[in-house]
Amino acid sequence: MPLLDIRNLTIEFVNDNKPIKAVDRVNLLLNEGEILGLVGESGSGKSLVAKAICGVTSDNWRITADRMRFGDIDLLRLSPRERRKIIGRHISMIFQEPQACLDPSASIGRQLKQAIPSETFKGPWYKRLFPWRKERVIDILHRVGIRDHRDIMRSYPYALTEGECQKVMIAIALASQPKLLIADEPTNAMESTTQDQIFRLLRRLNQNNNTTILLISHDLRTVSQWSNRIQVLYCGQTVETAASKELIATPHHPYTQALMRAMPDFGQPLPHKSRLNTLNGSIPSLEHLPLGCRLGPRCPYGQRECIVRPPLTGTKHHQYACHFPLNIES
Ligand SMILES: Nc1ncnc2c1ncn2[C@@H]1O[C@H](COP(=O)(O)OP(=O)(O)OP(=O)(O)O)[C@@H](O)[C@H]1O
Repeated sequence: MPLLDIRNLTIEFVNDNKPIKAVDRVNLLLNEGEILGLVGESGSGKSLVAKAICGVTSDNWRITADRMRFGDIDLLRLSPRERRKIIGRHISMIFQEPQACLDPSASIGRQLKQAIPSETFKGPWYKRLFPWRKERVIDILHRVGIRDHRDIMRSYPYALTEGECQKVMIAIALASQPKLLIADEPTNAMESTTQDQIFRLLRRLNQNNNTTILLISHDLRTVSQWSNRIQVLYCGQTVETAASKELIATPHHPYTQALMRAMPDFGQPLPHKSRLNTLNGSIPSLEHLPLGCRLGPRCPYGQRECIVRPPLTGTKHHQYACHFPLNIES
């Protein structure tokens, strides 16, 4: 059964009565216990989707969807207050720049204790008289790979490395024992060894605790190593979705192919002053989106038919939105 099932999610910003559509009819299906990678270049709407799921929105946002189910709960039928309660209890999010998300004036131990909701206490009532929160903090810190819990709990955020800060953020996210963890570019601007540690930690949490993870990133190759399935967004629309291995082996959408080619293979020597493989032009602004296929003006395979929006087609396991898909045997 899907843990999160969203159909036709649309996000608009309304300024001076003029709506600007940033996310356009995106479907998102997350099965329990899987890692789904949400990939796309900067400005494609990944963070907006995550914020809409968590309900972190502003007054000028208009969010509509045909379906928004979390497990067997229909989120569209709930009042904003009830929805916030469900989301706060079962969904946690971690962001890029972990150091900026931690309170600089409180010790890590204090911040972690505050993040543990009292309803997660299990056991006989008299155990509440003991420092159960401290025990939980130590347990969570060990689970995220921090062995020296005493030192970390006493520290303030400025004294920690980036990797340690992100591990603490993951520990805070886990404190409420969420069913779904949304990781929005969790390793952005980190060293590659630290990136590896964080991804390994996320996978361990997924395998050991069955935590479902929505992994947001612009790096298709890295995400493909750590996720079961990938959904590629471009300009607020889904362009392709498939199992990670299949998507990398046989991408059907030119944008997915371009994302893969944009990552230089440093295993092979690059000729001096050779051009990197990139698409022409840049991602259009939300006010000037092209008609039909939004990749059209940048697409190396674009043709006249592309002025009509391609529907999402394919099989249940591999869908793409392109009139002229690649790697398809005719
Ligand atoms: N509050 C807002 N008001 C107006 N436009 C916004 C707002 N938040 C985001 N946008 C616009 O919506 C588009 C998608 O933004 P979003 O942050 O989801 O991109 P992203 O794919 O997550 O990119 P990044 O990796 O850079 O965060 C961008 O063009 C952005 O400028």
